[in-house]
Amino acid sequence: MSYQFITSAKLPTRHGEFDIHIFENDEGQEHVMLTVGLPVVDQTDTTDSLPSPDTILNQEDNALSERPIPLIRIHSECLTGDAFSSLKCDCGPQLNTAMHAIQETGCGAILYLRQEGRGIGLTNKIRAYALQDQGHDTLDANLMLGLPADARIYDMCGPMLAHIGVDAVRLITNNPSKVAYLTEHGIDVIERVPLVVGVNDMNAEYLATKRDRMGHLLDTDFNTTLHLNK
Ligand SMILES: Nc1nc2c(ncn2[C@@H]2O[C@H](COP(=O)(O)OP(=O)(O)OP(=O)(O)O)[C@@H](O)[C@H]2O)c(=O)[nH]1
Ligand SMILES: [Zn+2]
Repeated sequence: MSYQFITSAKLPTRHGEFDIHIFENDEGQEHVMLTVGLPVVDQTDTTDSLPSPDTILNQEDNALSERPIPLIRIHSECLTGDAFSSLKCDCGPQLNTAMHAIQETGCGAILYLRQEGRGIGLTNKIRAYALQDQGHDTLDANLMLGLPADARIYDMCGPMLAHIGVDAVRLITNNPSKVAYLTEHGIDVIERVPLVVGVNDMNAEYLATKRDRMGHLLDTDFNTTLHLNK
């Protein structure tokens, strides 16, 4: 699958101002990147007049030598958590906390990947929620529907990070497979920044399943490990 930068603009938010960049894959699926302090260096895929290769190289050199290692969050779409403040998961607080932390550092990005429900889509996620209402956990619910536990791909991250000249990151995640993917694809993960926020009575079991059955790096007692808590 190939990915193309489409357009960008300023996006003021309650956390501060970001630049919002839209990318599309061959099938027209959109992915979104919010950036702070990371000017675009890869302009080869815009429709505007192209800078010379020397200009691009100089921009990359300057950008890389002057800035800190960016704080990056690869966030998978969760309509229920991100937009509707669902208490069933930790996605909304994770997104808000990451946006806030990136604004505080002044150099970073959110890669907002349109892979709802760990890639199974909204309808199937709600089908899985119906099974969870009957007592099944987040993993078994997917499997009972004949769907993978996690159907996400991350091949859009390389082109999105290349667009802002990023090849080394401090990655905000509890999921070691994201670290492994980036590392295997030439992005240096200098640090994994844990993000345990938004723990509540409704999602504690869900978080425990992610820890115990899906390999997420969550401490035993979430309540005492509210890293980056806001
Ligand atoms: N299928 C399914 N997807 C869910 C469920 N709860 C949240 N999601 C989706 O899970 C994705 C987020 O993945 P998580 O497993 O919470 O976390 P992660 O992105 O792997 O890891 P972190 O970087 O630590 O947040 C989003 O796309 C959510 O829509 C659920 O019960 N079932
Ligand atoms: Zn969620």
